[in-house]
Amino acid sequence: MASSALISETEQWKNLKQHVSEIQKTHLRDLMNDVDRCKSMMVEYDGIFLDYSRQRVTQDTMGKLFKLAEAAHLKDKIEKMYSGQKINSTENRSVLHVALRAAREKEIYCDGKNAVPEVWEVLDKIKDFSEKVRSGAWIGATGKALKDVVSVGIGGSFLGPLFVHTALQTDLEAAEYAKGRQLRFLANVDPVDVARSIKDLDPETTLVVVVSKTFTTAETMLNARTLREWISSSLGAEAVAKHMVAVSTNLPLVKDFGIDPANAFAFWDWVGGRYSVCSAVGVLPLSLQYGFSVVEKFLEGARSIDNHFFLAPFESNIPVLVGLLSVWNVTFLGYPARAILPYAQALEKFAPHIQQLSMESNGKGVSIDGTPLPFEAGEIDFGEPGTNGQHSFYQLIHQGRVIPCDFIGSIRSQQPTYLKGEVVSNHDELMSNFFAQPDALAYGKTPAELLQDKVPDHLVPHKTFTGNRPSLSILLPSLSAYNIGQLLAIYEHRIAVQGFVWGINSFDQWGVELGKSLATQVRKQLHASRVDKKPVQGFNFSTATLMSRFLEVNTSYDETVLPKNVI
Ligand SMILES: O=P(O)(O)OC[C@H]1O[C@](O)(CO)[C@@H](O)[C@@H]1O
Repeated sequence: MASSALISETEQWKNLKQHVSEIQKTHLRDLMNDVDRCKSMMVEYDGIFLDYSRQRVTQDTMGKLFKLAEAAHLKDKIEKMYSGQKINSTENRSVLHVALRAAREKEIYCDGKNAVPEVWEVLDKIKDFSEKVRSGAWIGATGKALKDVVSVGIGGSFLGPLFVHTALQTDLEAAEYAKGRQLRFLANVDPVDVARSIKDLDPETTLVVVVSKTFTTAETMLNARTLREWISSSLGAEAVAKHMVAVSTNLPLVKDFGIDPANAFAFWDWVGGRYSVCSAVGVLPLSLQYGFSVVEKFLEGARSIDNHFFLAPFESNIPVLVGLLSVWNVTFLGYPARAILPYAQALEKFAPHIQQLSMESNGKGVSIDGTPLPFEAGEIDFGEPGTNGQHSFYQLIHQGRVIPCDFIGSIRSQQPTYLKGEVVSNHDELMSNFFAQPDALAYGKTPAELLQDKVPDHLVPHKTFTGNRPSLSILLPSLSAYNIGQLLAIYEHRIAVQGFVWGINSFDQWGVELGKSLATQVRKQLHASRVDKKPVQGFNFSTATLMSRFLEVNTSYDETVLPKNVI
């Protein structure tokens, strides 16, 4: 195993470790009284406003975190990423999702070749194809226009596009372009997900987009074969050419599957699955639903943050700031989780996307050169839109475990609503909570305040809020396609910053492999038992018992069976 200079061995790291005891003596209630401190913790860029004054940090802490970033060679690592160096060293790959949203004239080199023209070649092809489908120039096998799309993919080939689709659905401009069309996703290999994804759809008017970087993912390929059967059993095998297209880096396998390579939309091995929403993975299904012009604005929003992340000094660099704060919270203050709390129903799929982005990227136990980490990296991400979360898990956040929170809100609502005579508009009501919750967490409520409020003695401990619970607030101007792109890029870069500082590889995901290979053995056994009546063997007692019980109910493999309620 390689030996390396771990970041935890640097003076800058040790200084922060020592500094923790200083911070333990402070309370946010007091820190928030220092207006100069608060002012210094507010940053604005291109309409995005970040307030991190409710983090458990002083200006001294921030200075020490910037020094840690220097010790971790953060600037250098960002530059290496942007210049196409193979920073994903365990897979020998560049990490160039920034090239996916680069301006047409930009030059970003990978293996000595400018990647941007290829990116735009695919974007132009998507624009052309999506316009043909949307206008009815591309028709299905029976001559009907294709108004519905099912995007089949999992993980990074699903969660990002689902987040953006959900966010755009209620944006008035995007919704106008989507009239009369449906976009659905099929991810889980559970046949119930197949049934849901095609319920009430007609194969004659449906286009299936198979999205898989590798084109080998077991779940996606079985789902793709299932929808191919759904189409061909109804319209004939030749219909597949008109009703199925693909997004992949593996064009030979696309062809083997039976999809015309002319109807395949490429991307490249320098795009990580969870960083792929700005490639054809997201751009194709989203353009089919909303039109390319809307999706282009999403890409422009992401590009704006890419430029900011590359150019802005760390002190005013939003992804760097939020990334360093997460490192501080996880590794130095020992808070293992992060709650993502958008006060926006349109962002209901944001937390699930960030869950994969963050936990698959930074859920690592060794440094980039294989040395076991003597500290905790990565964090547990979860979240729900406010105010729903308030009536669910916020109790624990207020009085139980300390969980740093990201509050995300927007100045304008996608759906302005006001009932004459009400105290506030519906969006103002929502945002009242966005502004109140961070203070409730930071300030809490003391026993003295409770006694003053005449709370009976025996209830005082139950009604006490210790406060001093960190959060940050991100206020967006609105939830347009552009702002959604900005938000995505802030989090993508934040997660990279965390990984760069921890000294890990945020761009591989070996941890998902073991379960996949064990499933292969189980799959073989299930087939052997069902078809050849072979006994279960080669598994431990527990797994063998569970599988034998499962196999007691006979499933016939003689005929093709599709989900019943949709045939
Ligand atoms: O796009 P593919 O190759 O089907 O992979 C899907 C997903 O599977 C993973 O490899 C593991 O879950 C993800 O990183 C990836 O996004």
